[in-house]
Formats: sequence, structure tokens, C-alpha cells
Amino acid sequence: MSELKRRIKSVPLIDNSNDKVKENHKTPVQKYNQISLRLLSRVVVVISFIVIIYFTANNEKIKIFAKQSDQISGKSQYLKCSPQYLNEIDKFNGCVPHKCKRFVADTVVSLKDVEGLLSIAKKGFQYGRSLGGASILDLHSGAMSKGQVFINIYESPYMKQLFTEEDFNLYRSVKEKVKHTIATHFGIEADKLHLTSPTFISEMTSKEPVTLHDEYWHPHIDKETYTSFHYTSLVYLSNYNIDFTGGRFTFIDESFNTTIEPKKGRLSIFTSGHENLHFVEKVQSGTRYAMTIAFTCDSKYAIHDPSVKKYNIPSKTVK
Ligand SMILES: O=C(O)CCC(=O)C(=O)O
Ligand SMILES: [Fe+2]
Repeated sequence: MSELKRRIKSVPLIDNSNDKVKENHKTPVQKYNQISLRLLSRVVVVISFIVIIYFTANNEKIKIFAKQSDQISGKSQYLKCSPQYLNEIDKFNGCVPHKCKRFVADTVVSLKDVEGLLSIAKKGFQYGRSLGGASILDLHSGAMSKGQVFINIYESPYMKQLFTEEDFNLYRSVKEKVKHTIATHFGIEADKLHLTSPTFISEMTSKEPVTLHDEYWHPHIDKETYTSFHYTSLVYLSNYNIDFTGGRFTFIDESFNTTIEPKKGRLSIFTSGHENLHFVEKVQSGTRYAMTIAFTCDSKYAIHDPSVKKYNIPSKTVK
């Protein structure tokens, strides 16, 4: 072994011999700093743990009831009706659901229907949409978002006769399919269900909101937002994660949330009471189209199907 190697070998790699002496010679400030550093690193570890556990636990609280890729012939999630809802609906014989629930089916509304409804939406929205992220086109009242307000498509000179008999027939036929699906799956009589207002096609994007009407993502109960509603139905006209991202529909429950991913032709129906608190996630990209068709059991809130007749009524009487 060369002299150099021998010397290297005899030198310890780490010299701890003076550590204890050094420790004892630390000033109180140095000791305090060392303790705070240890404490801080422990606090950081504990907080990271809590954050990880919180987010994992939160994810487990979301249940996907209907995935975009699923093809559902009919799926129900039963709920206890809220007392307010039961009290109110009880007086309408033949219209009380066997059970409150949410129901999804991908086999009621066809892709041809979807294309027709989308073409109605696009025909209307070419003449106006909201400046923010949410626009509506209500074929019954004629209300359509434009800038920061609503215009009446049946009063607008450049929109006269925009929608054809065929468009209105399509709307009526989809509405009838939905009505009979409610009757069958909620155990009620179809002729006790009346179309009610508002009934509209919505267009949602990720644009920043300009008015309160653009803030579609707030949790709400339909019966509170729209007094006349007893059964809410939604027909989705675009595909989650293909035509848009974000924008899933979620019911808020005590123990976990239930999410529906929109898909072309997907029909979602639910009782409109407090048992079905819900919200729509903010759309992150793309454009999301859906149609809301609601039914009431109370004939005083019944509305007529939209039809070309709307164009023939003197404008001031269009409701
Ligand atoms: O578009 C949706 O998925 C739901 C919209 C909604 O909650 C409503 O119109 O009350
Ligand atoms: Fe709603």
C-alpha cells in the first residue's frame, strides 16, 4: 500500500468526536433555532398528511352515477322525499311519485333528436347569446339571452319565422317521450303531468360571468328556483370530455355526492324538491348544450307546447 493510501485509510470519513463538545458549546439562540427548525419540519409533515387524507377522503365522497362512456337503459337512485315536497305534491292525485328518486336513461332520446335540438339551439344563438358563460333559449316564452339582457325571439323582426313547424314538432315529440318516461318510472299517470315554464335550451361555456344569470354553477333546489316544478328533466346535447370539459351535473347528499356526466341523448329526471339539491360544475373548455323540460302536477302552472302559432300572435300578447 502506498504511503498516500495508508494515510487516507487512517483518516476517519466522518469525525464525530467533537460533536458532543460542540453541542454543549452552542449558544441558547442556536439551540432555540435548532429546536424550532425540527418543530417546523414536523408541523410540515403533519400538515401534508392532513391535506393528503382530506383530498383522498373527499374524492371518495363523489360517486359517478352515470359515466359519459356508459350506455344506460334505465338506472335509478332512490331517496327519501323531503317533507316540503311531499306536503305540496300530496294534493295532486295520481301525480305523487311512488318514491322520490333520480333516474337516468340513454335510450329514450335518439341521436337524431339531439341533432335536431342542437340545430334549433344554433339557429337561435346565431342572433344572440349572453356576454358571460350561460345563454338560454326558451321556445315557449321566446326569451333568449343577448348581451346582458333577454330578447323575445317572437318579437324580433329579424327572427320572424326562424323556427319551423318541424322544429316545434321535434320539441313536442321529445317532450312527450320524456313525459311518458316520467310516468312509467315514477309510477304516475301521464295525463296528470303538465309542461311548465321555463323550458329552455342552455349553452354554457367557460367565459367569465357578466351578470348573475351567467352563474349557473350555484347549488340550488329546482322547486325553490322555479316554484311550479315537480319533476325536472334534462336532455343532454353534448358529450362531457369530448365537446367540453368540466360541466358535470352533481347532486349534493349528506354522505357523498352523485355525479352525472352529460352525454348526447342522455335523459336525467328527478323530483324537484329538497331531496335533490344540485349544481353544475363550471365548464372548463368547449361548449355544453342541454335542454331543461319541467313538469308540474298543478294545472294552474301548465303551459302550451311551443308552436309556430307564436309568430302569429300580436307581439305584446306573447307570453
Ligand atoms: O344543465 C344542467 O345540467 C342542469 C341545469 C339546472 O340545474 C337547472 O336548469 O336548474
Ligand atoms: Fe337545477
